Amino acid sequence: MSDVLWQPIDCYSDILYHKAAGIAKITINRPHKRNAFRPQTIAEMSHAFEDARNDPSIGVVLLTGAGPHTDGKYAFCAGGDQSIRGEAGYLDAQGVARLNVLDLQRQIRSLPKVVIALVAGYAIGGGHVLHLVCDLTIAAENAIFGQTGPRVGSFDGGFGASYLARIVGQKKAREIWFLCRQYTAAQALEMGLVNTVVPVAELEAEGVRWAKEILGHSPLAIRCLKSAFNADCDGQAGLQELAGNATLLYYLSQESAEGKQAFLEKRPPNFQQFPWRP
Ligand SMILES: CC(C)(COP(=O)(O)OP(=O)(O)OC[C@H]1O[C@@H](n2cnc3c(N)ncnc32)[C@H](O)[C@@H]1OP(=O)(O)O)[C@@H](O)C(=O)NCCC(=O)NCCSC(=O)c1cc(O)c2ccccc2c1O
Repeated sequence: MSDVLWQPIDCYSDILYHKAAGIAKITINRPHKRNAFRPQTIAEMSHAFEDARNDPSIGVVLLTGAGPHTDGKYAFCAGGDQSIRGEAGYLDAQGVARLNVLDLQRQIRSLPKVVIALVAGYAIGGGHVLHLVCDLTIAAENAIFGQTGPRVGSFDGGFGASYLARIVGQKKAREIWFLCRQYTAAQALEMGLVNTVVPVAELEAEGVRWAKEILGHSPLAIRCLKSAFNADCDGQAGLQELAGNATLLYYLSQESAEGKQAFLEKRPPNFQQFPWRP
């Protein structure tokens, strides 16, 4: 447990959402299903991430799973809820088949704030991809990682495959997907899949420590770094994100403001006052 005083935010059915001291915490709350997600779970997570994005006091989001369950087992997330899998995806309350976790993956990657996965127990299937797309992963000693797709009739060929290969290398990524084995926290650390491993009782406190350290640094620098890391993998969408941050910084300058002001005052802009820097 950590020493921060979490304030509950909103009322959700499948997640818990808290904030404290510049940190938001999103907890998948379906421990009876090893925190497997349904479309409703993803919609609620997306809503909470959007709130965290829009809250200027929040700089870091912790993503975790509720637990342990009554059988004593922990889970970060066991992927898509197979009991409501229909012909073309996971069925929502209206019976519409969805793969909306793909939208959530992009939302986490393009969030201009740091997302840290806190993994205790299983991070499996689509749950494994969720921790993968977070900026950092802190694992508990009992964490178990793996993909199951080819065993249960699914696969994630997007970030789940290509970004995994960027992180652990092509050979290891192919092993993970083709063999569907499970890996311990120590093995995950060895292959660079997680940043650190701590005792399960220390997981949240360690996440808060990392978050506080990040919060002591420059928000704009972290924002630009995140989009620069993304740009390396995300093609034109990644470049758009990175360039968007350049535009944001430019808008903050007097030079940019002069252009806007001149237009509003119906006069020619005076850009001569600004240097052509070396
Ligand atoms: C995670 C496990 C290895 C845990 O094993 P353990 O023995 O500890 O626990 P149980 O198996 O007994 O589970 C306890 C309880 O939870 C239920 N449960 C667990 N996982 C799920 C699940 N994913 N869906 C539904 N229910 C689940 C289980 O049935 C038990 O309930 P009881 O009522 O019987 O008590 C092990 O549980 C396991 O292997 N789980 C399945 C993991 C899995 O295959 N996940 C799905 C992979 S596919 C996926 O996630 C996916 C989702 C997407 O939305 C995609 C979108 C686009 C592309 C790809 C996608 C994708 O691949």
